[in-house]
Amino acid sequence: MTASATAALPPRPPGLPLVGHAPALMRDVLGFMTRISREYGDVVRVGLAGREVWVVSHPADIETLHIQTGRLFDKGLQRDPLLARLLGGGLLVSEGDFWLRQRRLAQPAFHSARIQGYLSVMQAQTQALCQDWAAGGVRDVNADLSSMTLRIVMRSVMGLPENSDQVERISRALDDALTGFRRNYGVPLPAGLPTPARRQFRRGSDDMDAVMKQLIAGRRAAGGTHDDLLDMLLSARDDSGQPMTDPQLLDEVKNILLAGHDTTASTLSFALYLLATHPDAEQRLAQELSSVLGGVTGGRLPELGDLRSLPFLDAVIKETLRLYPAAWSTQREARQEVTVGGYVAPPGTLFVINHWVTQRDPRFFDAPEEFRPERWLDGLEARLPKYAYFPFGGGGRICIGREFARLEAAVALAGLVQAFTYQTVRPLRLEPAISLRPQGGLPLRVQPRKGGAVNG
Ligand code: HEM
Repeated sequence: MTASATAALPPRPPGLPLVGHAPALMRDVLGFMTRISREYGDVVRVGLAGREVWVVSHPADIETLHIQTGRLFDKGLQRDPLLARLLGGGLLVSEGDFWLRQRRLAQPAFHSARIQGYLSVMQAQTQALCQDWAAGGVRDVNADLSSMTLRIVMRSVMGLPENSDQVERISRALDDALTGFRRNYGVPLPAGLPTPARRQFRRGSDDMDAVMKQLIAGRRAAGGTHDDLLDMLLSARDDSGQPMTDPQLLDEVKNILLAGHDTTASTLSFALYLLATHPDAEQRLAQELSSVLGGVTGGRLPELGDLRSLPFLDAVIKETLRLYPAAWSTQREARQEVTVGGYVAPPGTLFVINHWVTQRDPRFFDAPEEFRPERWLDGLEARLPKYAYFPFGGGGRICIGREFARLEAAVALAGLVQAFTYQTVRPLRLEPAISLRPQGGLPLRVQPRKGGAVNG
């Protein structure tokens, strides 16, 4: 909380009757949120699809919202009919004791030791993508990376066999669900109206359910142990000795998949785009990789022990997550009357936390719009106010897959930069859906790097 409480309400920029700020949000949600936060302050009221939300952008208030989740705030996502359909009662959206129980059940699959075991899957999939790109040419790198990260999470966390043909189907289903969700975002029409966007969303969600149900049934029928998240969830018992029901299992599996693949794929795509447009940074990264991992033919992918010798690689990933946070916006809902940013908010107030706005705030970052990975090399993270940079959230609801994501991003980016150089084909367009991703894919010209291939 940044100031003592006042009786006044936060400022509300002028909007249209009935639809409020929905048209501005639909046109350019990132630009609109940035503009109102810079012009109107750290807490701003916005009218969104019949509901008012408070947009919060000061780190001190963001900290309150994160560390008090479960006490003063809920996530409040289960009310959204589309999210409820897509994610059910899984980890991303569940609340209270139920969430805590599920989080404890899933946590062991994300312990450091376990993550290390996933490294070989990450390396193998990176090598497979390098082979796929070996001929060079223009590739939709986001589509390819999305397929790669989906394979990684499906194989490592869900134990999907190497030869499964389900990945493409899940990928299409997810794409429909996410695109339908984005097209519906902020649309001020009655929830039950079957618009084309909602039909697309429904088609994707239904298909995803169908594939996941098959996966779970197959695993139940096969028996045996696979030592992965699906096993842990299947064998988990609650206090009264009951296993998870199939619908609960389905929800958890979908949540991990949804949270765990598009986010990392987008982060990697944004990193490649930023490197393609910043040759100095690209050169510096290539040199670091070459000196640690061997740059000429025979260069290898990083092992865990290499990562601390690759500070610029880490800085590139950090800076990418600052400028293009895959989780670009999160929300919380007040359980009771609370004070945020000096304003008293009634119970039920919905708060939007905008990573994009705060991580580009000139109060905390020099030249905030510029890609400068080197800013992270001199201990900046420790000097920043808490929650000025929070790509994985914080508090009890911090991203369960953050170590997984960091390792995956480091291994894949190292391999893809050792093996290729990249050129842009058109400017980057953004799609702020559930996660932030390149709109319409990300075409880049991919060219094998002379003497630097990693092709296993
Ligand atoms: C660059 C990649 C990623 C980013 C930027 C990211 C970001 C986030 C953020 C900000 C949250 C907190 C949301 C909130 O506070 O409301 C979150 C939660 C979560 N993430 Fe990630 N994530 C990434 C990758 C992953 C991966 C790889 C997995 C799993 C394999 C994963 C699984 C989850 C789950 C299950 C939650 C909900 C946790 C809970 O509420 O208990 N994420 N993520």
